[in-house]
Amino acid sequence: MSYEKKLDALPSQRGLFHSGKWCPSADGSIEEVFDPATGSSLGTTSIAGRADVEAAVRAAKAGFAEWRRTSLSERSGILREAAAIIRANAERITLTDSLDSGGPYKRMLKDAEAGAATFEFFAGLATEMKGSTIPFNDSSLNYTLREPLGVVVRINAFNHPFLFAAQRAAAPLVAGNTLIIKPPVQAPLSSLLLAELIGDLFPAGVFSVLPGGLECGQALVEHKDVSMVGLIGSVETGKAIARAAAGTLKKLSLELGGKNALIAFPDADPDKVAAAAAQGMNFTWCGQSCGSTSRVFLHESVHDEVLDKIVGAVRKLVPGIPSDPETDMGCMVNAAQLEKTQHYVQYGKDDGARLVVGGDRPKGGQFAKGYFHNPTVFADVRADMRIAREEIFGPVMSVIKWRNEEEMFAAVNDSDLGLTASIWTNNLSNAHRAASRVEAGYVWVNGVSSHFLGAPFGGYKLSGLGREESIEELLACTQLKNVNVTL
Ligand SMILES: NC(=O)c1ccc[n+]([C@@H]2O[C@H](COP(=O)([O-])OP(=O)(O)OC[C@H]3O[C@@H](n4cnc5c(N)ncnc54)[C@H](O)[C@@H]3O)[C@@H](O)[C@H]2O)c1
Repeated sequence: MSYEKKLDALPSQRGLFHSGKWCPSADGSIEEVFDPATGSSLGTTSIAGRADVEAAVRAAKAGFAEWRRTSLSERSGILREAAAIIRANAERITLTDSLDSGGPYKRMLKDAEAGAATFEFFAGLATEMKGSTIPFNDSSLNYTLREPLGVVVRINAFNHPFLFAAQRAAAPLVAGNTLIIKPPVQAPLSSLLLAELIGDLFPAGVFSVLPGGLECGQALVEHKDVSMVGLIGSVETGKAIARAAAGTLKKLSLELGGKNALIAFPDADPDKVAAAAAQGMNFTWCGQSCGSTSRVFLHESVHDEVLDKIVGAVRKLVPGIPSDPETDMGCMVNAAQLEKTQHYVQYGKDDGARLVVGGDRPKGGQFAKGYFHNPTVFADVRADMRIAREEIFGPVMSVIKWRNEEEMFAAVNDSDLGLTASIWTNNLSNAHRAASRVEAGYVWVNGVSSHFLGAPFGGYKLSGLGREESIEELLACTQLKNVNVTL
């Protein structure tokens, strides 16, 4: 397919979607959007400011009165309809994300599927928003009800733009809340496409998408009529939002950064560990994934063999144009992410780590205008080096050799972050001991990367607050009311 033909996939609506219709921003602000692989313009979007936030929240508050009284089966039915529409448009959605975010088409097709599956999952789970009865005495009936919160805002990161927009929309909506999505500034187009595809299914004000930057995000977080904010973003943004939300004591859900460990025990299969390390680093989207296992702790008895195999696997990964259906590894979302990666490669060298593969940008005409970086692996990394401590959000893996289990766990847990961990062993007691010792919210034993719909996803420590993708996410979108009836 020609590049011009691919552009047909992009959303035709580029305004703000709120109050049940497409609107320009109140002050006429627009911003140009670029393909990070080619530098080509993908057109413009409106940028929401405070006045637009005000109008969107007013409409969402008005829409809440109707939506909360819409029957659960009707709300679930609309979510199922949305899922079918997403599935039917999966190729268009994926092409849009691959042009806008730099994630490769082939590997991002599953984001559209996961978005649709989540709509269906929460549509089915809706009747689990149950209350309970509390025994007291014969002359009273005491029970609890779960009620929606009101206006919920979701602020999203750039690495899986469509996935986050769709996945995190389902629970608040089925629970009876109205929803405003703020897409990432770097890649807003697939969220607009979502509004184009499913916006009309909902009564006015129930589902809104406001592309915008800091002003829009801050105005949403500070607004007194917004009851809950869910963020997928960095720790610094999470802290800023928590501070700003304190003024109105909003409920928060924060899915933040990770500096996650993969741990290989001496008995682990070297081939499987190497393949998992390459996969878990998420080189596909240039390491731009919160769950990436960017610290690989290899026991000294398997270290050299696994490292060789990791290098072999990584050498096969060649960056390519993200919207090309054959590409396995895309490019970074913008110049800032590329520069950040380059700085960390330099820190790794300066701190004495051994660069074993990558560390540079791919050569060739097709890479000249894009933010491409080769997959990179450092060995002989010490746990105190910057590349082992800080989230790079780039394609840089740190391999650390260990021999003493206590020291290894101390190093794994010596981090302010605690999102995921991946443990490789065939010994049952190693597996359970390690799963219990790691300070992380989402642990794989002999696995990596996968998410399991229904399993609570979220982090320990500064990696976040709350759990998503599960009943916990649904219940977090409700508030509990106790009713005591004197008989
Ligand atoms: N835990 C998870 O599930 C998860 C998933 C993906 C990404 N992330 C994290 O996201 C980060 C990368 O994404 P990013 O660079 O887009 O993050 P970011 O924190 O810079 O931005 C995230 C979103 O917050 C908005 N924002 C920024 N400052 C704000 C403020 N003060 N008030 C309101 N909104 C504000 C941005 O416009 C954007 O939409 C990484 O740290 C990554 O680990 C976490």
